[in-house]
Amino acid sequence: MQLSSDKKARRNYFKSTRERPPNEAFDWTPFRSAEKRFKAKFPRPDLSDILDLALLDNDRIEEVERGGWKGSADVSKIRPLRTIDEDGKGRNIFLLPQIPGLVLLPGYLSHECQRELVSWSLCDHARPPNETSLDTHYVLPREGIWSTHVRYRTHGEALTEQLILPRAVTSENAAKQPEPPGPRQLVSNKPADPSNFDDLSQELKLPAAPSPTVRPTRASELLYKLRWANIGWYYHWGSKQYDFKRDKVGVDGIVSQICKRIVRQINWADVFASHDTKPHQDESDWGPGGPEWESWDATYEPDAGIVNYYQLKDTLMGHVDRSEVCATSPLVSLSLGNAAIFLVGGLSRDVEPVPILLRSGDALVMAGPGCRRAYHGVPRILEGTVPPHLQSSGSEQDGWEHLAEYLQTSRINVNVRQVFPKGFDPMNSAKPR
Ligand SMILES: O=C(O)CCC(=O)C(=O)O
Ligand SMILES: [Fe+2]
Repeated sequence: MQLSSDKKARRNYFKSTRERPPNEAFDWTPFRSAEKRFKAKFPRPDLSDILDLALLDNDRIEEVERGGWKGSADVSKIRPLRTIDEDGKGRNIFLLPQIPGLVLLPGYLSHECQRELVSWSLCDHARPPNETSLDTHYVLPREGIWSTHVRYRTHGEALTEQLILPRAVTSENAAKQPEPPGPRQLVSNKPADPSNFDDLSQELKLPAAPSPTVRPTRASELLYKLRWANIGWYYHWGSKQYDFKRDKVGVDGIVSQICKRIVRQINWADVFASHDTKPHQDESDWGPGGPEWESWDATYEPDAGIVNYYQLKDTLMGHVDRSEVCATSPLVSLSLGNAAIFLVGGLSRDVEPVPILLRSGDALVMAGPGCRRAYHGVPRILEGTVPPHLQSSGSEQDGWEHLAEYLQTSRINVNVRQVFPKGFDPMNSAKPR
C-alpha cells in the first residue's frame, strides 16, 4: 500500500518537474516556497529544521518514534517560560523571539481531554445549530452526520445506509455560481476593526448557492469530506466577515474553559516584555487602547471560531485571520489526531515562515498585533502520527473504535477566537466600547 503510493508520488514528481519552467521557483515568495517544500510527496520532505517540541518530553517518545516523522527541538530558536497549571504542577511553555505574541504549549491537553475534544468535535459539534461545510450542498440529518455514520457502522449490513441528499436544486440556484465542496477558498477581505464594524455588518451576506452537481451520498463517505464546523458567531465565507444578523450560538463550556484556562495561565507581561513590541513591521500596533494584554485575565471571552477537519491530503493555504473586531485578542488553537506542519511568518508572504510540528494535544496561541496579523497555514498533514492514546483499544464497549478509525486519516484543529470585547452586543450598540 505504502509502496504503491510512493511509486505514484515519484511518477507525479517526474511528470510535474518535466513540465515546469526552469526558473519558476524564483517567483515564489518565501512563504510559498515553504508551502511547496512541505507539500511535496516526493522526495519526502526533510523535517530536520522543523521545531518539534515533543522531543523535549520523555512521555511522548513512543508517540514520536511510532509516527516516523521527527523534527528537531532546536532550543536556540525558542525561549522557555515557566508557568503553573491549575493543579499546581509546573509546565514549560515556549516563545519564538521573532514572532512576538506566539506561544506554544506542547502536550497541553491530557490524553483524556484529547479524547473528549475529538468526541465533542465529531459527535456533539458537527450538527445543528452549528453550520458545517457540508450544509450548503447537502440536507444533513438533524442528529448530525456522525450519528448517522455510527448507526450504520454499528448495525452493519442489517441497515441500508442512508443516503444524504443534495439540497433541492431549482432552476434559479442552478444558474448561480456554485461553491464547490472542498478546500477553503481564498477571499480577500477588509480587516475588521471598531471603526468599520458598523459598515461591515450592514453588508449583504447572501447564502452560497448549493452545487447542482453533487449526488446523493452515503453518510460514511460524506463524513470524510467534512472540512469545517462553525463555532459561535456565524462566519460568512463569501465575504469573509461574521454575520451578526444571525443569532450567535454560545461557545460550548468544554472549549471555552480550556481556552480561558490557557489564556489565564500565560504570563503576558513576560511574553510581550521580552520583545521589542514594534518589531520589523509598522502595523504591529495595539491601537488606541494600548497593550490590552494587561486586562486579558478579566476580558478574554471566546465567542467564535472554527473546527477544521483535515484528511491526509488536505492543506490550508497561507492566510491571515482578520475578521475579528478584537484584532489583538488571543486566538487559541488546539490540535488533535495526526500531526501537521504549521507555518507561521510575518505581515506578508515575503517573510520566511517558521515551520512548527503540531502534534495531538498541542496548544498554540496567537496574540497581539504582530502575531494576529501574521501569515500562517498548514501545508502538510503527517500520516501515521496518531498517538497511541487515540488509537482503538480493540474493545467495542468504550465507543472509541469509530472515532479511532476516523482519526487514522484525519487531523482536527479547534481554532477559537474573540470577535468582540467581553459583554459587547453588536445588535444593541452602535460601536464597540
Ligand atoms: O489547522 C491549524 O492548525 C490552523 C487553522 C487556521 O489557521 C484557521 O482555522 O484559520
Ligand atoms: Fe488561521
